[in-house]
Amino acid sequence: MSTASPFLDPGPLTTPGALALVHLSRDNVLPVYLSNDSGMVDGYAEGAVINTRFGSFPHSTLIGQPWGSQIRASIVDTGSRGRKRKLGNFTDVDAAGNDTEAAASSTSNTKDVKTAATGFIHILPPTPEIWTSSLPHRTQVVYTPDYSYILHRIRARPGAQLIEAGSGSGSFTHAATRAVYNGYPKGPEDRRGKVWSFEFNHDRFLKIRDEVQDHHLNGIVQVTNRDVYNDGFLVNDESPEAECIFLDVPAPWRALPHLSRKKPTQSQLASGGLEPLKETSSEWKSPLRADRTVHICTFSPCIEQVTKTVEVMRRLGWMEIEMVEVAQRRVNVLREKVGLNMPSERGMNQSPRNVAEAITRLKQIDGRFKEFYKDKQDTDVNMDDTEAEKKHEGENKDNDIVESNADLGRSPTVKPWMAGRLVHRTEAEIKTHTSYLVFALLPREWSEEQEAAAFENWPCGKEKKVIGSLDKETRKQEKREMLRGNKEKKITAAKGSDPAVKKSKTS
Ligand SMILES: C[S@@+](CC[C@H](N)C(=O)[O-])C[C@H]1O[C@@H](n2cnc3c(N)ncnc32)[C@H](O)[C@@H]1O
Repeated sequence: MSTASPFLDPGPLTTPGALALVHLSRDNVLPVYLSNDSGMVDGYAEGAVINTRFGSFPHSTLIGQPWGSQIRASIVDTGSRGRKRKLGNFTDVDAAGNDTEAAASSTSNTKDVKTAATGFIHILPPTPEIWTSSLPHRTQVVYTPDYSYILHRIRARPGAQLIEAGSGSGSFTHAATRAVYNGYPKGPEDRRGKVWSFEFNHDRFLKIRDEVQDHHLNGIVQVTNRDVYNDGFLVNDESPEAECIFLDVPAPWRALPHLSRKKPTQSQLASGGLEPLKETSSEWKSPLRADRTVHICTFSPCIEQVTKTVEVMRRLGWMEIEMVEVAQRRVNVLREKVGLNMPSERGMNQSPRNVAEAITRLKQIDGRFKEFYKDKQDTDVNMDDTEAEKKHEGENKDNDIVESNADLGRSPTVKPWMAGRLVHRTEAEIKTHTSYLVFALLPREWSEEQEAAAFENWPCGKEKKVIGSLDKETRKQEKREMLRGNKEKKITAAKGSDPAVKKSKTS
């Protein structure tokens, strides 16, 4: 793999062919593959163009920019394009059959486009978080607050093998890929962190497979078209040896029998109301890693599904089963500015802050009114009308700047973004429930031999009595040594070799 995925390493600048996320507003992000086609594209002489409510943006103005840059709109002739469309004549073809307009535009430098005053956008590198809010929805998706918590709880980390069912729109897939990534595998034997994703719906499978290809995630994500309820999680008879599992399918409990250490017995399945497993020609294999604890999360929109999942989990030996609901709230932090001279923007309150401000303002207006007529009488005798108007306009502007600063309650040196009271507000409409998350773990596999070896090392029931950190025998030994030491000291003192003893004797 020559190019790293833009989701893992976007590089410092936007490049031709790169996936970029065009940020129009907080909830409006547009995924775009940057094209440096120099000829006419879709009727535009400027090449590929993005049209937004903030203006037109030729791709040429978006390429070679540091990620996160603010890009201003350009003047693009959208009118003539419209006319050509109506005439059903996109390209002008000369007698020799050449595309004359395309040829003309390809000789012109597309970077020469002029800036328009219509607005700007920001060009952002792809991340799983922004991808989630911009991706083409094919299903309900798992959102960032949920998947960040899920990935943390199932211990998804660099090098881990993670099973995901179903892939859906690929929202969770992208986040999981970043979590397990520890490099691209250099060969079939090079085992790196990987997402083993399973999707039942064939169209969605094809879309997510193409997305993995386009986003250079081959080797880190393996998508399989599979009904996991019936066919389990082995891929070409190979076990993913997974230690992290995420199930986002309508009946997660139907997939659980395949996620065991040993083939579940008929009675285990029957007691959970499950059908017998499909018979296969090959031997049953576990898709789980034998020498690690496996962490699982299932994602269910209703409590009935949760109950059923928990019941089957218990029967199949899953432990520490817990249900969590992520109730996310977005908190907006802003500076609330109150004052008469506030512009009419969000977070501005155009009313007097107090009675004193209202009276001061009225006095100022009254004073200015009187001054204006006094000045007019004194000076306007020697001026024509236009000169007098200009003079007063200038004076009023100066006064307004001083007043505006005074009204903001700041010195003229206070930065505008620092003025006002810092407040936080939760959004009026809060979408709290997405799904219930069930977490559980399956302890590592433990054989009879391992049990015997452990018993040999730490014999259970034959241990010596331990007080504090020392066993009885050691404590006795220590006491014997202390008594022997004391005895020796006394003997030496009696022989008179200890000066301290001598002194006490004489005194
Ligand atoms: C809610 S969507 C998953 C959304 C995905 N987690 C995301 O973040 O974009 C559920 C998906 O599970 C798939 N599915 C349903 N039953 C399945 C099964 N038995 N095996 C595999 N996939 C299944 C559906 O086709 C659907 O695409």
